Amino acid sequence: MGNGVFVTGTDTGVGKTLVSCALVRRLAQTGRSVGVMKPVETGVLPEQLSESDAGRLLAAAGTCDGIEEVSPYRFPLPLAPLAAASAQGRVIEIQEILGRYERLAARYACVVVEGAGGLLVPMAKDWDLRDLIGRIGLPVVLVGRAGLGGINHALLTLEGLRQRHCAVMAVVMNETALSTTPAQQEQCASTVALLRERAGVPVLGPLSYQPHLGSDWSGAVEMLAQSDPIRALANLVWAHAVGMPGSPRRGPEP
Ligand SMILES: Nc1ncnc2c1ncn2[C@@H]1O[C@H](COP(=O)(O)OP(=O)(O)OP(=O)(O)O)[C@@H](O)[C@H]1O
Ligand SMILES: C[C@H](N)[C@H](N)CCCCCC(=O)O
Ligand SMILES: [Mg+2]
Repeated sequence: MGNGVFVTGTDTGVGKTLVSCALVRRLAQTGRSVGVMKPVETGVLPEQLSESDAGRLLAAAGTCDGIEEVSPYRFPLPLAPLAAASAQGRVIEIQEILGRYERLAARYACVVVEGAGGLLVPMAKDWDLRDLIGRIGLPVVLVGRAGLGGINHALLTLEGLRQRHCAVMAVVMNETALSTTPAQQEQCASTVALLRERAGVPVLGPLSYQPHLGSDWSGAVEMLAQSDPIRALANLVWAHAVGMPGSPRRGPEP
């Protein structure tokens, strides 16, 4: 039944969760059937589940799914998934993740799946995040950092996705740091403009820097859910979910 998007990033800390939460809020607020998934999360402390990625995604969706269901692999050490799992004597099984996704996809018209870190993050000894993207078959939303350096990182990740024929729905650029000086503002604008010329897919944003994000995550998410880039992203995602013509096709298995 379901469809959805796989949200990856040019790096860890670029705003995958922020963009995913704003997207999910927008879809939920407009009455769409949307579920969430964070297959693997590291750096998660049991006493801070509500501030974890999975906790924040569930809060944005407002669903009653259990955190175990949407996030089967959670580890305390803030490391790459393979390292964090190994430290606990565990192995991340791709089949387990695919099975969980299928159950969520049977429940919702659209499932927003957030990866971990960037595209080539090791998940187990013989596979990485890109392998999961290929197997799950969802189009990708790539989140990148708006600012100097963002062009290269985004184009490298797009190249990595194209190598495996992964469909890319859009790039969303995000201001993770305040652009206060004219030079920083020019770097941000130039990054997005040049990326638009070279990405070959829609480049949305930049999402503005949210100074109160640390103290009011949900308030920032609500505000961004109304922003033009997130409205445009939600329209693209929903058009794909309901199979409207012109939406990005699923990429073939690698
Ligand atoms: N638009 C923004 N405005 C202000 N701060 C931001 C913004 N985007 C990201 N940040 C900062 O970067 C941090 C990381 O954002 P986020 O958790 O969404 O990244 P991520 O890509 O999901 O990271 P991970 O790889 O750990 O999942 C946020 O907690 C916040 O401190
Ligand atoms: C701990 C962090 N917040 C993420 N959950 C995991 C990031 C893994 C990055 C691995 C790497 O690219 O070096
Ligand atoms: Mg995250």
